Amino acid sequence: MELEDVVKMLEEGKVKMHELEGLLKDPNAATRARRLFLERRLGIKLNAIGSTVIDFNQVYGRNTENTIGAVQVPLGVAGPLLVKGVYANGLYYVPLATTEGALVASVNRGAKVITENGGARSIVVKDGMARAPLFRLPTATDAVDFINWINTNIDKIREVAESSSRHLRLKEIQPFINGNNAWLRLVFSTGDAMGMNMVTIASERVAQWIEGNYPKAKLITVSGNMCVDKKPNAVNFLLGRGKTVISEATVSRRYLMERFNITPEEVVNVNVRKNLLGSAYAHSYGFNAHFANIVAAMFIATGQDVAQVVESSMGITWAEVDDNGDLYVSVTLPSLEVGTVGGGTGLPTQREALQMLGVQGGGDPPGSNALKLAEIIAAAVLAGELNLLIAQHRRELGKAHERLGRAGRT
Ligand SMILES: CC(C)(COP(=O)([O-])OP(=O)([O-])OC[C@H]1O[C@@H](n2cnc3c(N)ncnc32)[C@H](O)[C@@H]1OP(=O)([O-])[O-])[C@@H](O)C(=O)NCCC(=O)NCCSC(=O)C[C@@](C)(O)CC(=O)[O-]
Ligand SMILES: NC(=O)C1=CN([C@@H]2O[C@H](COP(=O)(O)OP(=O)(O)OC[C@H]3O[C@@H](n4cnc5c(N)ncnc54)[C@H](OP(=O)(O)O)[C@@H]3O)[C@@H](O)[C@H]2O)C=CC1
Repeated sequence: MELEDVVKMLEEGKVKMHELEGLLKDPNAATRARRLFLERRLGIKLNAIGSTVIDFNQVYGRNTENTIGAVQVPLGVAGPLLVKGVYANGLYYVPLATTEGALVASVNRGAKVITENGGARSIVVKDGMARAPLFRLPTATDAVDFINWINTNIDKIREVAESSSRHLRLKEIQPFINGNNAWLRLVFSTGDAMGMNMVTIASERVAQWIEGNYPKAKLITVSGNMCVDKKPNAVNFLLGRGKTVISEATVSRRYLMERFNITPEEVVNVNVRKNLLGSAYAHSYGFNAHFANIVAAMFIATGQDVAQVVESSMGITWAEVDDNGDLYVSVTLPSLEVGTVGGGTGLPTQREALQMLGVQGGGDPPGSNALKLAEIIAAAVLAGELNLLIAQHRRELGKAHERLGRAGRT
């Protein structure tokens, strides 16, 4: 069938946009046909959207439906950034996809400061992706009995869950009760995958087994919002989700004075009053300056699920003067949800960005690439955070954005 004929069928309402792959047996042709249809319907050209290296055979049934092309985001690089982690060890060039002028420069300057002062020490302190099915019980007493029954059947539940994947392991079940509602926050390790598909599939199997063996419990939903996915929340902040990761560095007093004319005390002062007091006053989940900037830019670059920036960018920046009078600074990200296989990580530009960091695909042993990526992201967040504290004390923010980040000016 010719492209023109298909577009005509779309125009006449004889076929739906999402039926074109079935009709044409070619996702690239289906993408072109939908684009042509929209160009005519809207009276505009979509040449830029149509210009992409993506092969939609790789996308169809995996990443996106009703494809019409792709959106491109400029990619900058910061670094080299010295990371001394458990998995990441060496100098890294950090890919940042953003349209915010001055952001890459900011991380770049922070990377330089950290690297010239011995590097960022990163460590993942907890690792587990959570899904929390919600069950309705007749009464609160029944809900308590239900949790007790779950605890005595954990081995069987583990067996059911782990039968769904070679890489998934059930680590623990965190129960919550409210009235006659019971949540089972199932926490899994998911190898190098971020894990949301894996844990959802496993949780559905577990829920089905539970309903079959404990008739009083009725599943309301496989995702009862105590997971917590794509919403700002206290649960992930305290219990962790994905990777809980810390990155820290020491910057000498002498370096700060000579390079920036700023003391460690002045950096600490901005951090305490802005990131801690200001955030407490605002009741913010981000006791930091701009974790979201770096997390979002690296998520876009490396094919992560961008909606998870919501909880992945929660966290705290800590700074103090150490025993030698130098600056100690750290960032703690309790819920960094990242993977190097699955999701958007296999797309061509995202694969290359992961290759830049030496983490594309499955790690050896499985899980090690995702842990390494988490350590590098945390170190880049540290670079951005340290630099912005320095910049704000030095009153550079407006100036920098005037120079590097304004539209419509020549
Ligand atoms: C912009 C700078 C870095 C200039 O800082 P500077 O010290 O004037 O720059 P410089 O020309 O002297 O260069 C110093 C280093 O900065 C880097 N650098 C400098 N220029 C570039 C560039 N064009 N491209 C790449 N890297 C650059 C580079 O590392 C360079 O070292 P070198 O490599 O030359 O030895 C500084 O003023 C700065 O960091 N300002 C802060 C800007 C910033 O962080 N913006 C993004 C976050 S703002 C936001 O979105 C969130 C916010 C603020 O609302 C959150 C909140 O706090 O509420
Ligand atoms: N379903 C949902 O509710 C939600 C889904 N998502 C989406 O989920 C997707 C991510 O899901 P996710 O589960 O991470 O990935 P995928 O489902 O895309 O892929 C993971 C699969 O890769 C296989 N695999 C091969 N090598 C490895 C390895 N080294 N480590 C781990 N797994 C490996 C695993 O199969 P095996 O173990 O059998 O080898 C696993 O089933 C994203 O597209 C995201 O947008 C996001 C939020 C909610």
